[in-house]
Order: sequence, then structure tokens, then C-alpha cells
Amino acid sequence: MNIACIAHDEKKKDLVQFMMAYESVLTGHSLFATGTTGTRIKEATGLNPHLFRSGPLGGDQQIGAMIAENKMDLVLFFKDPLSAQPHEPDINALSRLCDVYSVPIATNMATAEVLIHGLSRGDLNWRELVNGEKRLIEDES
Ligand SMILES: O=C(CO)COP(=O)(O)O
Repeated sequence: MNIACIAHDEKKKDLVQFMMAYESVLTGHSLFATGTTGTRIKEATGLNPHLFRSGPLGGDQQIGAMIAENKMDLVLFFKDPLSAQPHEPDINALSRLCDVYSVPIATNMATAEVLIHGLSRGDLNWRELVNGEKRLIEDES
């Protein structure tokens, strides 16, 4: 599965701890991250996420583009609800695309815990069916 990892500054520590705690689950998946978040994850774990640009410089939009192509299966986006973000439109666009494409998104650690357990239990395997069907449709056209 392709998993996006993003955290606002006040939540980066939480996300890094989460990634450390679930490293054994996450290691079997392809990880993608916004620049600063991904760098923190690399420093603290043995995980090796693909790094996009920093969020305010377009990283959220790059991850949004993957969602729009139905190439992202799960989004872990630890948001800071107490600080204004200069790139709020990009953040809203990413969240909206998750709803357009039915991509599971966790915006806090409590939801992320539930999704990660679901991931290891196979609850998200339907995403592979969705992508498989999409590829079949593309092959036919
Ligand atoms: O701003 C972000 C998400 O909106 C995160 O970007 P960074 O990981 O580069 O800090």
C-alpha cells in the first residue's frame, strides 16, 4: 500500500513516535511524506519515505496529485488545529480529494491507531481491488 505521512510542526513529534511504534507494520509499505516530516521520520526510524516538497512549498499538493490518480491508499495527516497555516487551501484540497476518492485519512493519533490496526488486519485490502479495477479500465481504453 502507498501511505502518505504528514504532520504540522506542533504534531511532528507525535507522528514520529507513531511511526516508531508501528515501524514493523509500516516497513512493508511504500511511504511518502512532505519534506520536513519525512526527514524527521528518516532520522528517527529505519523507514525511508519518498520525500516531497515541504507542505507550504507544495508538498500537500504533490500528495494530493497522487490521491487524484488513485495512487494513495492511506493518509496519516496529523493536523494542528490550534495554529493558522499559510497554505490552508492546499490542506483543504488534500482532505477533499481523500473524500472524492474514498481514501482513508487520519488527522490525529487516535484515528491513526485504528487505521493502522485495520491495515495490518487487512481491512484496507479493498484498495487494491479499486486500483486493480482502475488499471483494467485504463487497459481497455
Ligand atoms: O505543512 C505541512 C502539511 O500541511 C507539512 O509540511 P512539512 O512536513 O514540510 O513540515
